[in-house]
Amino acid sequence: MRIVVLAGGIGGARFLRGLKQAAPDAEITVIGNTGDDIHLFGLKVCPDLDTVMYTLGGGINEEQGWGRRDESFTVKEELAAYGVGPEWFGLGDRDFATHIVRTQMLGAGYPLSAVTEALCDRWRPGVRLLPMSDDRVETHVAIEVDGERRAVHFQEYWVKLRASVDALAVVPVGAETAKPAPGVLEALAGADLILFPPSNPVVSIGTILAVPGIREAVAAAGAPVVGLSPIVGDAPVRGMADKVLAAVGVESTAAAVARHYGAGLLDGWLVDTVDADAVAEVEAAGIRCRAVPLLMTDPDATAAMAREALTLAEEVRG
Ligand SMILES: O=c1nc2n(C[C@H](O)[C@H](O)[C@H](O)CO)c3cc(O)ccc3cc-2c(=O)[nH]1
Repeated sequence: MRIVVLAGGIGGARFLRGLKQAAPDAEITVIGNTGDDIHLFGLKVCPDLDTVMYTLGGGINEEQGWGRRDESFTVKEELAAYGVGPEWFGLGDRDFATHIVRTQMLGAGYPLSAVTEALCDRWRPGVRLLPMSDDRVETHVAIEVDGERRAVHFQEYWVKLRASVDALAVVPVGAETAKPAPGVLEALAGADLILFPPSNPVVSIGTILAVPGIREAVAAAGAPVVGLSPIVGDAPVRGMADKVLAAVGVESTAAAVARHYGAGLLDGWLVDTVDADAVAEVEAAGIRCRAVPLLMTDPDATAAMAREALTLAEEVRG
């Protein structure tokens, strides 16, 4: 079975671990968000691609959900000693090697998709990991500080500011001229199932869908499209998705996110059991809906969620 998953960072990566357990024989292609990418110290950092690669490859810092386990920060400390920032983005010594290899290969002319394939040769994540695009897309967030509006890089908003101020707008800069990476449209056209994991609907899945051609390919796919709500009990399970949902005028509920994606994209939507009262609203929007446990408390719970998504997909396939 060919499954395509549009994934962001931590939530998407954790879900993929459960999906691999639930469907060990499936051929999984991950279309990874690159809007979180940031250039630091002359290096290109791809947080969402690395989180998927490290999580499925066994190198992730499990508590954080990002970065490497058994990490040290000597290079970061030395950079700070030179007064070279930013200090708010925690790049570890092992992680630096990934960004050095990536930047070296990009400098040699390899596209990001080829670089990602090369990095995955080491990590063997057990899925095909494609960036959404080989072109540069960087999400910026419009904020207002001391009466003055300005745009900050998503990572500055997310990590330095901890989303402590309202996001007035979220803009995936460059998306409008970006092209889907090689293999992305083909994977969507050939999929037996397309999944939206509990990733951030705005800055992760929304950014992937903002690349011209991808939303259309998902909508046109003959395969069922099934999503899992990242919002449980009117709050994000993790992260600060509510802050960016507000920026696009979507309330932080499981039903509102389903309606945000729309029946044109989604065929099925899983909400958590605490949101069972949302099922009727989602079904009224033309999207098949089921209430099941959605907390990824451990790999078995996540595998159970993935199995529920596979079951709903078969119901939808009809
Ligand atoms: O909250 C943080 N998130 C950090 N993240 C997470 C990152 O902001 C998020 O993974 C995504 O961009 C949102 O999904 C990192 C991810 C990397 O790949 C590399 C370094 C970092 C560093 C931080 C950090 O210092 N603090």
